[in-house]
Amino acid sequence: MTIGIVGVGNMGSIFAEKFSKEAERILLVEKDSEKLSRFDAPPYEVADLEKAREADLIVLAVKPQDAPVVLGTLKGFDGILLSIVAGLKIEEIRKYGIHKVARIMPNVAVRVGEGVLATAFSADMSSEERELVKSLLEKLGFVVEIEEKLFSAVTALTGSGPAFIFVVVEAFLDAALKMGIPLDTAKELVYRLFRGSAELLIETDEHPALWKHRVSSPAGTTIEGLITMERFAVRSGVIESLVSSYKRALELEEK
Ligand SMILES: NC(=O)C1=CN([C@@H]2O[C@H](COP(=O)(O)OP(=O)(O)OC[C@H]3O[C@@H](n4cnc5c(N)ncnc54)[C@H](O)[C@@H]3O)[C@@H](O)[C@H]2O)C=CC1
Ligand SMILES: O=C(O)[C@@H]1CCC=N1
Repeated sequence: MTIGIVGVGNMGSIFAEKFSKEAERILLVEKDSEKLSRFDAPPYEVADLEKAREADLIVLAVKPQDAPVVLGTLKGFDGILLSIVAGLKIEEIRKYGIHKVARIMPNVAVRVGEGVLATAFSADMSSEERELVKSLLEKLGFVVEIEEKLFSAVTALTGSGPAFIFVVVEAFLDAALKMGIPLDTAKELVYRLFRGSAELLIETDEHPALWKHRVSSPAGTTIEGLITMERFAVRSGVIESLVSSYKRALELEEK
């Protein structure tokens, strides 16, 4: 198989690395040549958009504003186009005569193989082609097929989600520093705190509210902190933040 990657930036470079064992050739199209310097041996080949047409599958990983120019040049491409571009609908891509489309919303955790990847397919994708795409994406993390109308929501929830989590993690580190815990120690503790809490929820599949109450002793320390979280509206702040991100994703789709 030959895979093309158009846009070898934050995300495209990760796809290029993770797909290295899945394809005989990986054709990289990137206008900033510095970003290609570490991909200097097979299966990687530097290519332009015309050469990228040789691929069986092209990953479109440019920013939304750059996508129309790329799609214009790839017009009529008859392989699979796997787009990770936020706000770019399947029907929009089909206007360029590209019919086999997999729309994906990944997140940056694909870097460590722990991404969340929502997928939707155009009607022209056969079940074999869908399975091929899913098996490739499984190298990057957890793959879930969803209705395309939910893409703006997952863009906010899991696509942008890591950025929101990083802000919360940063706040935990600031609090640790304020309480006298050195930064290196705080990082060791806090990163595992987030991972452990998430794994607990995944493994037990019990509601977070239940676990919250299990942690909280009567008249203890946890309930004091929880009441302060409510006083500062942490919960509605998080909800409002995600919903504003969702609204922006909807705006991108409507453009
Ligand atoms: N960064 C993230 O966490 C996520 C990003 N996305 C989507 O992934 C896409 C890429 O995002 P990033 O990797 O963060 O952006 P980026 O800016 O790091 O990478 C895009 C790359 O495309 C290149 N490029 C632009 N036009 C080109 C052209 N005509 N030919 C060749 N190369 C060209 C740029 O030079 C750049 O290196 C965006 O559409 C974004 O919505 C989706 C989910 C998560
Ligand atoms: O900020 C953005 O628009 C993209 C979409 C999801 C993550 N980054």
